Amino acid sequence: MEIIFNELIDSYLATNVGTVKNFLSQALSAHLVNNISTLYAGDKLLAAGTGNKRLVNHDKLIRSDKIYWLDRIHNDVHENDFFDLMDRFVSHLNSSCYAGITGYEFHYTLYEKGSFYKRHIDNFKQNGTRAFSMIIYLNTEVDGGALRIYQGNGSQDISPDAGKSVFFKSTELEHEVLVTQLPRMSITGWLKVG
Ligand SMILES: O=C(O)CCC(=O)C(=O)O
Ligand SMILES: [Fe+2]
Repeated sequence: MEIIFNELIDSYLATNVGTVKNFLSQALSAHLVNNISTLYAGDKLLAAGTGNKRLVNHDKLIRSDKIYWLDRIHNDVHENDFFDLMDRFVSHLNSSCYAGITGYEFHYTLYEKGSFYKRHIDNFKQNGTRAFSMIIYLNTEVDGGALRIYQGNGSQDISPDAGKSVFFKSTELEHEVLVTQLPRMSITGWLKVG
């Protein structure tokens, strides 16, 4: 696993946008898809907000994804496998890069067909503790729904394929999710400082 962690960190250091395939095994990815499907069927997924938690704004013109926060308290074996993996990644990041990460938060995300998230930044420097954004994709079939990341005068599109992880600084890079033509599933989260 450390080889995959290093691949993600090295590509982040080289280009400001880390990506790696196979961050999640196919098996874990499939279990997490199953969890999202169960949550969706049980009407547990909530419209995502924008802004900070005090001022949640359900603006469908900005984003139309649905979310559910992961928590060890759920005692779900696959969710806990995911957290175990993230614990290993965070301790690797802290020991190899002195990143000083002290916590994290992750939610399941479902973009139904036709959904998107307009160009935004995840955290403004003045407030908030989100240091790094991390998205792990779960779709075995993809149609649209690329993550477009803006840097300098250009942009790059990342296809949200199962098992792939993307990692970038939350305070620096503007990005958007293009309209997806198929349900698009992922785990989205932030590594936090302070
Ligand atoms: O799912 C993605 O590719 C990006 C999601 C995102 O930008 C966010 O939730 O802040
Ligand atoms: Fe974002």
